[in-house]
Amino acid sequence: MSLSRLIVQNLRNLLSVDIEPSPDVNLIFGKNGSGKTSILEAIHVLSLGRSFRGHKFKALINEHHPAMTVFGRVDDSGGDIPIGVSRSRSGDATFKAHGQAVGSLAELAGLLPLQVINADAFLLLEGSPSVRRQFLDWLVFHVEPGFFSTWKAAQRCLKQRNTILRRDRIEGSELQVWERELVAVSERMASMRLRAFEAFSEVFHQLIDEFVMAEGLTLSLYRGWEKDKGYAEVLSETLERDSRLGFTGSGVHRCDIRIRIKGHAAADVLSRGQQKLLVCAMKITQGVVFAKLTDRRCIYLVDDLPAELDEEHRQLLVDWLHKLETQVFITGVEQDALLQPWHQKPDREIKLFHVEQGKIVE
Ligand SMILES: Nc1ncnc2c1ncn2[C@@H]1O[C@H](COP(=O)(O)OP(=O)(O)OP(=O)(O)O)[C@@H](O)[C@H]1O
Repeated sequence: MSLSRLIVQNLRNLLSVDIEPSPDVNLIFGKNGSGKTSILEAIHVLSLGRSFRGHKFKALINEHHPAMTVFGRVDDSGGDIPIGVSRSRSGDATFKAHGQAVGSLAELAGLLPLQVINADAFLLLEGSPSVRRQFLDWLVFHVEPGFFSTWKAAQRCLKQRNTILRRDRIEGSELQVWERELVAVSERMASMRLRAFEAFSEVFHQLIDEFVMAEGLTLSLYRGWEKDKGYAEVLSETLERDSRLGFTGSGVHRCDIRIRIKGHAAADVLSRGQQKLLVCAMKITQGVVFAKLTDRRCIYLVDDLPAELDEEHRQLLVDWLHKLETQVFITGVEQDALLQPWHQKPDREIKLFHVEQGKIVE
C-alpha cells in the first residue's frame, strides 16, 4: 500500500503542492521552517483528519485562507482509492473516500495506516498510559475487525456507569444492566488487546536483540484491572470507592504497556538517544506485525531522522525501514545526511524533494 499522489492546499505555509511520491522512499529536505513537517502533517490529516502536532486543526489552516484541503490517491490491493479531507476555520469538515463522504474517521484510518516517528516519540516511554494505550490500540484496530465498535460500546457503558455513580441514590437494577454490558465488552476488548500485544511482544523481542542496551528489558500488558480477577468481581469490590469518587477506577480505560529494564521504568534508566531508539524499535515492530497479520504495509512518516541518533543507529533505523519494504517519508535539513544511509540500498526507488518557503520541487 502506498500514497501515489498528494495534493495539498492552504495547509500552514503549503499553499499549493502536488507531488507523486515514490512507492518506496521519499526524502524531503529544506531549511528550518520551509514546510517539511507540514507535508508529513498533510499525509497525517489524510489518514486521521488531524495533525500529529496537537488537535487544534485551525492552526493548520493557512493564516490567509478560510479552509485547507488535502487530497490523495492510495494504491492498495483493492485498486486506486481517492481520499480527501477539507476543513474550514468555521468548523466545517469533509472527509471523502472513493468519491463519497465517509461515515467515520475510522474508515479513513483503515485506508491509510500510518506510523509517525518524530521528536515526540519518546513520550511513548515518558508519557501517560494513554499514549501507550493509543499505541497498542492502533495495532488492535487494524488487526481485529470488531475492535472499533467494541471500544465505542465500552466508552458508552463507562459513561453511563459514571453518570449513575454520581447520583445521590444509586438505582441497583439500572447499574446492573450497564455493568453487565460493560463487563462483556471490556472482557472482549481485553482479549483483543492481549492477542495483539502477544504478537507485538514476540516480534519486538526478536528485533531488539540487535541492541546491547536491551538487556533485561521486559514488556508487560496491564489490562486495566487485577490479573487474577474477573472484571465483574472488580467492579463489585470497587463500587463503594467508585461511587465516592464518582467514576470507574478500573477497566479497559486504564490499560497500559509497562516497559521496564531490570525492574526500573525504561524512561528512568535509558539515555535520550537510547529511548528514541527503543521507541523506533517499537514503531517498526508495529509495522512488522501489521504486515504479518494483514498482508498490508503501513506508511512511515519520519520527521527529522538524524536528531538524537548517532550515525550507526540512524543506519539501523533505515535498515529496519528498508526490510519492511514499506513507503516512507523522511524529512531532514541536510540532503546528504538524508541520502547517506540509503546508499547501500540500490533496489529502492528513492525520490528526493526540496522544500523552500512552502514550495516543493522533486
Ligand atoms: N497557519 C499557518 N499559516 C501560515 N504559515 C504557517 C501556519 N502555521 C505555521 N506556518 C509556517 O509554516 C512553516 C511550516 O513549518 P514546518 O514546521 O513545516 O517546517 P519544517 O521545514 O519542518 O521546519 P523545521 O526544520 O524547523 O522542523 C513555518 O515557517 C511556520 O511558521
